[in-house]
Amino acid sequence: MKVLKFGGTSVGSEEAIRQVARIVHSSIDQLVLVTSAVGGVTDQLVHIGELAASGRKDYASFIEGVKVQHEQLYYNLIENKPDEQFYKIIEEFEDICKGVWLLRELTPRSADYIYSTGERLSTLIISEFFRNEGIDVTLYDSRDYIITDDHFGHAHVDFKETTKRLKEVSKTFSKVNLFPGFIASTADNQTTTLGRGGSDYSAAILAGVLDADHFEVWTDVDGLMTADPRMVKRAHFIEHVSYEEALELSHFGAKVIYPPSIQPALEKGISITIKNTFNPEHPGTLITKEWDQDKELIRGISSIKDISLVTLSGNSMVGVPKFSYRFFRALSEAHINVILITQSSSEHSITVGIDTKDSKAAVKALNAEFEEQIENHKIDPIQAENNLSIIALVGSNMKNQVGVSGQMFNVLGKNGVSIKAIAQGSSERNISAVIAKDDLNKALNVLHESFFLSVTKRINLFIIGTGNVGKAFIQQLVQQFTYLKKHHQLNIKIIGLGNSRLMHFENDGIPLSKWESILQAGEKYSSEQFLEKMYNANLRNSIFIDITASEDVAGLYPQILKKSISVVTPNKIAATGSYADYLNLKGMSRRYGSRFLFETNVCAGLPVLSTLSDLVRSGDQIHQIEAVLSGTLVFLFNEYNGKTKFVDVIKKAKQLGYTEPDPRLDLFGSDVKRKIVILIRESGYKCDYEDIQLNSFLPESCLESNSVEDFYTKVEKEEAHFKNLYEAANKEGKRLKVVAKYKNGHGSVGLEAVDSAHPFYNLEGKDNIVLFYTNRYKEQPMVIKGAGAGAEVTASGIFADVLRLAQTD
Ligand SMILES: NC(=O)c1ccc[n+]([C@@H]2O[C@H](COP(=O)([O-])OP(=O)(O)OC[C@H]3O[C@@H](n4cnc5c(N)ncnc54)[C@H](O)[C@@H]3O)[C@@H](O)[C@H]2O)c1
Ligand SMILES: N[C@@H](CCO)C(=O)O
Repeated sequence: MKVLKFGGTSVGSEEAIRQVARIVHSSIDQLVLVTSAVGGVTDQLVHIGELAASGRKDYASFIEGVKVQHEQLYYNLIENKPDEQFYKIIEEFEDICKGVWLLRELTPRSADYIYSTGERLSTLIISEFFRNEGIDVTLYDSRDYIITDDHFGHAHVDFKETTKRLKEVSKTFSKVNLFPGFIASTADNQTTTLGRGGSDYSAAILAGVLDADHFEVWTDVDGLMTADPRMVKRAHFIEHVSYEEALELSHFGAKVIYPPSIQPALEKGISITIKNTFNPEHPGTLITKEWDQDKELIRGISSIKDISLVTLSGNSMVGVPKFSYRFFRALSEAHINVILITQSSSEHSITVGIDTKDSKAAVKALNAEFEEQIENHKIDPIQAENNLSIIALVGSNMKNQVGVSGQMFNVLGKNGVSIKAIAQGSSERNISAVIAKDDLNKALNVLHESFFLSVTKRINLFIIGTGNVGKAFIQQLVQQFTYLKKHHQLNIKIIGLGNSRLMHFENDGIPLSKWESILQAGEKYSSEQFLEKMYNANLRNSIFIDITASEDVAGLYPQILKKSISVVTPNKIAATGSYADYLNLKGMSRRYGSRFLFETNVCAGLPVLSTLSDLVRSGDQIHQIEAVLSGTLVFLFNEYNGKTKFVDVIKKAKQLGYTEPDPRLDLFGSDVKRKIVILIRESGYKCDYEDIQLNSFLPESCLESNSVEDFYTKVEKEEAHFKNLYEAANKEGKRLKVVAKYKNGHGSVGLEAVDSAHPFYNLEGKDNIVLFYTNRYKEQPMVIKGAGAGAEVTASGIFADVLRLAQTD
């Protein structure tokens, strides 16, 4: 035999009740059915009771409303006027309300009688409709079988008497046996109700007492989910949970079942399925005694949106047991439900999490309880901290599993979610954290992605700079988008995009194929607005990418890193600012969980900085660096042969996207200086830009210019100088290279003519090369060589940094 419970929405309309009939029809088992009142009716009954008690005459018109609603339902389903029994229930309802109105008093006893009307009417209509549909149904009045004490409003069941009566009546059960949920009666026939979750409870009593084979809770969702689907788009249904897991999940927000109400079924070990009345083909969630030991660590992530923390603290509490007793007694006497408790082992404070709607009452009750101690400064005045939420990982497999809480707090920390309080029961089935309400959405999503491996991880990019390199980066993202989603479960979205003129934001991601036209129609760019919009979006796994050469944009990094948003950039300005600022940026990223990655600052996409970092972190020591670090300059001296003009080769390098936005930085040697500074710093040595000795190959006249055009004119005038440089080297069979060095603690940059035996001689195109001499690479240096400039390779280096961030938790 199966027990099926249908809630208010499942019997909330004519179509819903027809659907219930179809479900019942299709079952081959003997059924015990428990149904609630028609959706929304119990609330109306409560309202009518209150109106009558306050002496308002119009309570009668609300009774009429309830009557007409049910008459209509009856007529629609049964195509007839309701029978005598129907009107008898209505008459009793009217009589009792009139009594309340006359006395201006609603006793718990009369309230229960009034509230019982909803289930009595719904079951009457359903049973008559079922009969019409050819279903062999018997309607029972639960009040004759479920016997309780006289705690009206929340009556306690007399299981001995209830078992006796139900066992007896079950001997004569038909195929379908319908009981109204929620209602019961005392041994002397006073109507009572079973409190919150009452219909679930009635059904669970029937399932438990009658040893049902299975218990189904029919509702309007497909089952329990891994997280609240309104906040976590990727939340999915849970096929199977243990009782304990279901209780933990339900307690925290997943309001599919009310835990205490299914206790009688749990005690008998009866399996329960949550099913959707409106999608009966869906298998739903099966809840059993056992849990899946070989499945994920986490079964679900639940949350409560509105929480307040109330803390009792003060020096005089330490070692004095009575404080906690008084604290909890005061809360209990004020009828405040405590959701979470933490106490530091210093005993200096006790903190509880409560529903925000209770916070004022809690503060009042506690300040009254501890008035004397507060006045004597032994206890701090009690205040509530509002605008908080609870987030909880739930899963029986977490028990004895090392690293779960580590992973939880690591992911939250990296996303800038500050944790106000933590609680974990010794069952290790639930780890709860209290966080700011504004962070709830981000925290839920980031934990969901971290703990459910099958779930795609979303990465949110905020990019400034859509020039040469920026465009190439977005293009590569477009190309790789599907591959990354399919093979690496990464869903990379651009949320904010800007350049020196315009910007545009879309929290669900800017459509990549149309980004140029969308940005073109965007709003005016301002760095303040850009940051504000990025912070307000408060999205998980946010990465800021600066693809400009702007000092202003580089100046934004400290505040961005402080918000736990990582920064990726090919812009060399921040990493070559003062040494103190550089250290500050690196330290900040350690402190706030965000990272500052600038691999493309040196040799574009070549893995120079990551390799250097691996060497240093693994204990190697860098003694000497020799490198050719400018793609532009390699290209210039490779291309220039004394026939074409030097200035034309510079223009070609710019056109090919090798130069800095301002090519003078390449020609002056400033760009190479910056790169060697970064290499020295990343090797672990203090170095400033001014410390590097620069021997420029430009004639004096080219060092001062008003604009790039002015510079070109001056270079053109000095053509003979460049020709001489070239011919002098060429005559000796040598090639010109601008070499950066770090040797004996000293950095330098200068033009050298290298012969064919030199490792730099054969650098082609825009190649760069770096030689690291280290403790481990003594005789033969470690060599990294390859294209060191160009939009494509730089963009791919930025991409690699983004993936580095995306693939670490
Ligand atoms: N080209 C390469 O081979 C290469 C290699 C490594 C690193 N880089 C670095 O990449 C960065 C970008 O180079 P590019 O060639 O794409 O430059 P670009 O001039 O083509 O584009 C720069 C972009 O930044 C925007 N921008 C400039 N100043 C801004 C400001 N103050 N606020 C907002 N937006 C601003 C511009 O509107 C433009 O969209 C530079 O820092 C460069 O040093 C380039
Ligand atoms: N302008 C730079 C780009 C890489 O930083 C170069 O030519 O090397």
